[in-house]
Amino acid sequence: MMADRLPHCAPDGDPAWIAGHAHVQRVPSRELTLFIQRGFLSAQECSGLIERIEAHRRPSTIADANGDGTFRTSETCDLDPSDPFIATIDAKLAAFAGIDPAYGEPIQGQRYAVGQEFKAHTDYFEPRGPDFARYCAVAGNRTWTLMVYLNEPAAGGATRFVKIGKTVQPETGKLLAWNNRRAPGDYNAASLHHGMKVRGGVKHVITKWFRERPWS
Ligand SMILES: O=C(O)CCC(=O)C(=O)O
Ligand SMILES: [Fe+2]
Repeated sequence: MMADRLPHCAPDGDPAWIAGHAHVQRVPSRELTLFIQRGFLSAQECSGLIERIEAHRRPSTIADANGDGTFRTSETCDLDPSDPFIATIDAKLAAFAGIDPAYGEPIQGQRYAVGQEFKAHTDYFEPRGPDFARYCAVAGNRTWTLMVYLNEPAAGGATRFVKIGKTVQPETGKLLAWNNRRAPGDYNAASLHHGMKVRGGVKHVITKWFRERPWS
């Protein structure tokens, strides 16, 4: 059934398209459009991504410095879009969302060791924030977020959507997809989420953000 659907390729994500994928779950919430797909990536795909993140990580950064030096303590990796393995994963993410790949930022990897976290934040840039022009002049703000857990840390590392009271546990290959907007220009504060502290082991995820206009 799924394989017979015509590919969807639009500037914005379409919840109806995503809801039509096999085995996708929609989190019940009136405030936030949030989907979960278990087993989106295979264990083999996840380990290929972890290998690359381990090899090329750097300290993570945030936009709109807030004076809290422990706000985002993880490491980040820019995954090379010209690597054919990465390109395949990238195409799979865009196809899931039904968004034209041109609107996507390059995939990033995130790595959290014990004690590291990304405190509650939104993925869209604050339109009145000091860094807005720098981050959003060309491609506009972030629309959809797709995130995939690449492994299961021994303890901790859940993602908590604090406004809707939903906590998602890391699980190898599990995808989360949510809409950061309620409508064009209307950024959704209910998308606030916290990458909680890892308490045992290491946590790896990839993040894929789509923009309002083509990225490149
Ligand atoms: O690691 C997580 O659970 C959340 C990651 C995240 O929110 C981000 O990278 O923007
Ligand atoms: Fe985030």
